[in-house]
Amino acid sequence: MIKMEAVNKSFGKLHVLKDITTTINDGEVVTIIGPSGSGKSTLLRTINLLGEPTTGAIFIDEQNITLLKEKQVMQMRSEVGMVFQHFNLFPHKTVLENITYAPIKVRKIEKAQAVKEAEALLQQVGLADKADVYPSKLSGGQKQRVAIARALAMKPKYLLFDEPTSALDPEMVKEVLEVIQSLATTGITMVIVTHEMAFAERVSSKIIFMDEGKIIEETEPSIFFEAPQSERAKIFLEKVL
Ligand SMILES: Nc1ncnc2c1ncn2[C@@H]1O[C@H](COP(=O)(O)OP(=O)(O)OP(=O)(O)O)[C@@H](O)[C@H]1O
Repeated sequence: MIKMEAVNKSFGKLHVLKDITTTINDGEVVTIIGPSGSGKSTLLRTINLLGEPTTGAIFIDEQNITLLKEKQVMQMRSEVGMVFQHFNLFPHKTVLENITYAPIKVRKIEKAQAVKEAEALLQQVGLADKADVYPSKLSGGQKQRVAIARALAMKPKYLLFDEPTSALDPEMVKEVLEVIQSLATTGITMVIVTHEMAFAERVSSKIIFMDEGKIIEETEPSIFFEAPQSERAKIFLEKVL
């Protein structure tokens, strides 16, 4: 379970997250949506302390992670995987090496085992034939599927997605969303920042709608998309749907 309690985040004078309190239960797929600049990515990045909150507490499985020492933060991050907008693959490693690197280094498993697991993950994301290729030879959609396989290779309990399709050409969005959607049925807890509304409606157990640094609505997708409660959500949906 991920729990945020009265989380605030400022960048200098800019107050970006305002008193965020929410709980994400195990097995949930939560999508964070809202206007550009409303604080969605900032919120997501506080969950694994890539951005530290200015005030407030974040609990992962009852542990207040804002109190962790650096080494413990590393351990926590191996349980909270992240997929970034711009893939962040190692350019000088092959696809297979990108996926096996952290399991060997951090999970400390044998190379042969890491390779076996990586091959299974590549199969799962539809890239079994790309193991020995370098990232520069892949399309954006393929790169993002490798990034998802790499995150899964750490066997995280939680997986965070920061606008995973925003950097892709339109024709590659679908293949990545399909992979994420197939993960949603595996029971892994996921938090996804996205501008893909149809996907959010399809895949989420809960929608968090943000505006100006606050959570305005937090509800199941059928209610949010069909009968939003707040004026701000209504205006937002009129613009994007
Ligand atoms: N590292 C930073 N330093 C200073 N300001 C930042 C930083 N990161 C984000 N911000 C500011 O915080 C606000 C919220 O940004 P954030 O990226 O969280 O919004 P978002 O809702 O994810 O937007 P988008 O949908 O456009 O990605 C913006 O005004 C942004 O400029």
